[in-house]
Amino acid sequence: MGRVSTDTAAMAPASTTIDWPDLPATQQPSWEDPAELAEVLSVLATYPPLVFAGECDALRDRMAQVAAGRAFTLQGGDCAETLADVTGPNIRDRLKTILQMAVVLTYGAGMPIVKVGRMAGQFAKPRSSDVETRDGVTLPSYRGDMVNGFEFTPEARRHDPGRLLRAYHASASTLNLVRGFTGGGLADLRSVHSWNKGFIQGPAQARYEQMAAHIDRAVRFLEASGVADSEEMRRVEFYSAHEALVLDYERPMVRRDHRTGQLYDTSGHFVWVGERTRDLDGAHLDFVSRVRNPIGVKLGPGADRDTVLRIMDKVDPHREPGRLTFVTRMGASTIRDKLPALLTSLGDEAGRVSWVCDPMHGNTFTSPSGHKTRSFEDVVEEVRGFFAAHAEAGTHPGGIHVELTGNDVTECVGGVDPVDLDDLGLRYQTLCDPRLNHQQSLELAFVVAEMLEEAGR
Ligand SMILES: O=C[C@H](O)[C@H](O)COP(=O)(O)O
Ligand SMILES: C=C(OP(=O)(O)O)C(=O)O
Ligand SMILES: [Mn+2]
Repeated sequence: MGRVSTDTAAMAPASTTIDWPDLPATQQPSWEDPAELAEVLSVLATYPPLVFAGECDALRDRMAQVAAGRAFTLQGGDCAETLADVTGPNIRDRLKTILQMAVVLTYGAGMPIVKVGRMAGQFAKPRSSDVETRDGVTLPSYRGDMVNGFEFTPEARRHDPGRLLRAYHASASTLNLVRGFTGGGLADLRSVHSWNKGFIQGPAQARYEQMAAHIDRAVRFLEASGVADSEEMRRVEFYSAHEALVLDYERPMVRRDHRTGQLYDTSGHFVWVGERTRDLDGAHLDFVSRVRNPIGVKLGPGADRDTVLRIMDKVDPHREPGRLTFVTRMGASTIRDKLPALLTSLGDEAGRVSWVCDPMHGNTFTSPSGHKTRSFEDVVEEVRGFFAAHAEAGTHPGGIHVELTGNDVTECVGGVDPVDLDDLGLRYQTLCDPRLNHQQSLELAFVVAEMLEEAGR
């Protein structure tokens, strides 16, 4: 996790003293029992913060480097974390995948990679429909393990406030292990590099051999010079992020930093507002505008100059370096048309925020077998369009935000060791959107590293 020099005394619970304005909030659970909810909210407000304000400040500084074009961010993890998947091997493998990608990207970018997991809080989902119908039976849609269960029964699909507490504990366990791994040697550059060799010895050999050989030489140089033995090479800064969606979870997690009196959403380091909940007069943008964390806002193809400027004025009125990140998710076939025009229309204002590419959410389709999927080639094409748009507008392509897992799932099609449409049913495990599997994630890192190298020339 982010290392900070300030002391880490607990932050005073502040949620009970905040008068949240009564604004429209979309995509919220319909809890049945107000008394049960009130009890849960008061318990949540007494729990320890999951992150420390000083860490959020450190991440804001890192994101300021991203905005300035001096760092690149990698944000990745599940579409929807699940309580059942909070296990040691799952957390380790997801973290390993992100660290592996980061080493490759560091080489391509020639600059620091700010590593952020969609982890330890990504337990709630906005949905297109409130209900799901199967064989003539209609039940509430699955909204993430923080709200209800995936099983298609009335009991499981009930919105259960007790799940807010379970999501908190699952997030705490996840963060605890991540902190152990990132501080305790798992992230050692030499180990991460040797895992990547496994990938290159596979089907990716021909395409990425040259870059892998260059990375190998760079690591051997560090080893020979003794730098690889330093503490710095054994530890890694890693931050948590999730969509600030369910306000009954986020609000009680807000704490006042005892050092400064400022409010932080202590459920994660970086929180973002999704494409479906970023209404200018809604509760979500209002919520994030009141906390000091670095904030993300998703932008789909419909986002125009006026909307973007109004979001900036609301969330980042002082244009504070590192405060605001726009995560664009336009779609591979749309980005080259929409993003350059948007960036250009913003003029100098475009340079005051970070721009990150989510190449997943604009590229979803349903396979003939009925699986929600994405094609690896579309994902790559959107990132290419993202780099081209920033080159055209003279702004910085600041990072990528991807749905991925460390496991060998078959959810997205394509890649150098391709998952075919017919394979999707083999290991389709996501409860919401399709994720890149381990191999596809590493391949994406190599392709993006090539783009970064080219952009830096
Ligand atoms: O992750 C993003 C959204 O929650 C997800 O794409 C919505 O999926 P749906 O259209 O199946 O509801
Ligand atoms: C809901 C998500 O995305 P978006 O808000 O961009 O649709 C997500 O990131 O899982
Ligand atoms: Mn998703």
